Amino acid sequence: MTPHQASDSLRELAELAPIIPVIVVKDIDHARPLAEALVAGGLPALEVTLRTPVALEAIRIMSQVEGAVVGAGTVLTPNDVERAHAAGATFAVSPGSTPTLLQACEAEGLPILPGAATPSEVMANLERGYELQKFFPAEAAGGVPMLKSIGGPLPQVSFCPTGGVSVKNVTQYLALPNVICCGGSWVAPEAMMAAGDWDGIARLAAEALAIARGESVAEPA
Ligand SMILES: O=C(O)C(=O)C[C@H](O)[C@H](O)COP(=O)(O)O
Repeated sequence: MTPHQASDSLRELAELAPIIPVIVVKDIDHARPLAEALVAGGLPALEVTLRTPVALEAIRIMSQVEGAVVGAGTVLTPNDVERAHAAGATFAVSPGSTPTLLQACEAEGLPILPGAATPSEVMANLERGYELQKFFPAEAAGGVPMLKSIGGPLPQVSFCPTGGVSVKNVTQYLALPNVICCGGSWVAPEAMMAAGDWDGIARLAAEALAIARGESVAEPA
């Protein structure tokens, strides 16, 4: 898979929904109901971070949920790429990027959203052919003003900002011409998962989607 094809494939993913939930699964029993809740709330593209021992199994289970499109996050090494792909991940996301990691994704045929936080990192990814990149850590690396500035000399690169994105700032990010979607963990909070509040998570997802689309959010009855 070429970098250009990978970017095209992730652009299609971003068309499913403007927000990609970033998920940390600690209890494997949460995998299915969480994926069902997020899909029900209108957020079907799911990034499961490889940060817990059950992450690969969670990818396997969530991939079977109707409507869910599941990828792996925190993909750092060629080994991560192979294991995530074998578990059923259809895309990979990384906080940064290295030639070794990108080469592994290209060889494996797993589209990757490579991370970047500075103009030089964005240029290195672009030089290789990645026109769609993750801007991470979005808020800490300069947020909306930084992305606006990068868009001046590098308008051909689009971004999925992640890291510190929430209901408070998601509309500002999405209003930028070089942002096509945002990632964030706020739609899958650990406390609600631990409490098994799947309806609450579905509502949170629906609310996030409405805000991202610029619709007014109805007060709960
Ligand atoms: O795991 C990765 O691949 C990452 O790059 C990090 C995640 O995208 C952020 O941890 C999400 O940030 P928050 O929404 O602020 O919680």
